[in-house]
Amino acid sequence: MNNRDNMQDHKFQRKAIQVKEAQARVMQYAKVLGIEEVPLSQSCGRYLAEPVNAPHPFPAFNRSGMDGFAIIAADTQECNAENPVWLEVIDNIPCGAVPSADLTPGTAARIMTGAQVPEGADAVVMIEITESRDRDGKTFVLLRKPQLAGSNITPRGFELKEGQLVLPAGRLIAAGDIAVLAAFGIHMVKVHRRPKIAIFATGSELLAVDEPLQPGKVRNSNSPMLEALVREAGGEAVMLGAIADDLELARSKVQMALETHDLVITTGGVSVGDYDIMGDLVREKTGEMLFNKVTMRPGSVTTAAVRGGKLLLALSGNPGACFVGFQLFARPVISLMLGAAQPLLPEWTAFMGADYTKVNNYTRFVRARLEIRDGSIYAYPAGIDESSVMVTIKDSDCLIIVPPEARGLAAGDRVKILKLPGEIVG
Ligand SMILES: Nc1nc2c(c(=O)[nH]1)N[C@H]1C(S)=C(S)[C@@H](COP(=O)(O)OP(=O)(O)OC[C@H]3O[C@@H](n4cnc5c(N)ncnc54)[C@H](O)[C@@H]3O)O[C@H]1N2
Ligand code: MOO
Repeated sequence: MNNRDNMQDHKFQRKAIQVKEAQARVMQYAKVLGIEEVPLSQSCGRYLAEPVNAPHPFPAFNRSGMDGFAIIAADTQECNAENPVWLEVIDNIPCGAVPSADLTPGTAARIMTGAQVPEGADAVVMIEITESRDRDGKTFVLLRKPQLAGSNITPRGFELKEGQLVLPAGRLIAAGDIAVLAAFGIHMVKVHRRPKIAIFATGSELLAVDEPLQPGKVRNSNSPMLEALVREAGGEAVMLGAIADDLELARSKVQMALETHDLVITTGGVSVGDYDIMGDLVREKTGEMLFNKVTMRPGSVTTAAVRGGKLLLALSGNPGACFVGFQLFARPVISLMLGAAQPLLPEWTAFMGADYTKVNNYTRFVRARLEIRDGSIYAYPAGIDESSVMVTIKDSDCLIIVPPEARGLAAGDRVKILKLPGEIVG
């Protein structure tokens, strides 16, 4: 058997591994990237690199929840509609001011919502249930109902005690987290660097998006899709275009891309065809092939290799398989590089919205639309979900996991789904 036959032989005898195993193999090489500081306004959507502990109690002072009067509740215990209690108003505390005096029995302070409650006060009464009187050059507030201690005061440290953990490392920063960071004066936020991800497509049939259609050719739709997916996952996409089915060219392109990027994602050329160069490339002994067949559909030919410690993910050229391959393998790798605590797509339970009759020896990841009815989630499989189909990717909120042993699913059956990022398409 000559060398070429030997290579061909290997090409056809691929050892398929389970999705979980394939994920574990790639994730092992996904090391969290270094830390950088970004301005608070640019930290949304990044992953926190260090935990945030409250540097001070929040709120930092006993805070009035109403416009009204700070009082001592015990002063009001004997009052009623006929016998109001008269409290002398000794201070006026707008928001942002510091009280000028402590309250002593028989006194009150006019106070605004959000202002610091004076020492000695243990309740705030809202202005609407009070009456004011001036007598002997002094101002009094009259109350006709006993007040409960603690009412309308948010005590210092009510939300957070000093030193308490508020945001763990690995948290995806969203609007609420920004509020916490801002409230604690953290204007520069420590996050993990975004991975730089090189993307290129292989295929002599590929046209650039701006090229006119030509016989036998297709426009390269996978590269822009991958660019969007990388960005959605939090990575920095570096577009390296498309190359023809030329092994030499692919080899040098991969080499160059791996040197200057954190991850390389390719699409196309991973099957067993005469021009499936990526498949041939990863079988060369210049690196370690992690797998070149996975027991899944679409995307059974998804291939991964490591060179110089860096990952090459060679996704299928079939658009549906490229999409699913990205979600199952590239996404968790990017998430881990970003420092995410939960790298995998969330797994939910849903009811089948319609029958799904296709069976397979491999686990299927069926594109589906989600609908929420009466508080339950229903998954509607896409009408056409073949690996080669592009058009239903856009209608997918999730991937229904159809295990190989499921011999067809009926509407109403409970299934596991992988929720895709983003809003429910509806
Ligand atoms: N004899 C066999 N043939 C095939 C097998 C097999 O096991 N034995 N596997 C099939 C499966 S499953 C898949 S999936 C595909 C995978 O093929 P490749 O990943 O090598 O992809 P290509 O052959 O390069 O292209 C497939 C298809 O997708 C179109 N394509 C490719 N790149 C792009 C792009 N960037 N944008 C849009 N469309 C793209 C391409 O034109 C082809 O139509 O192989 C089966 N065959
Ligand atoms: O690998 Mo193919 O995507 O299984 O259909």
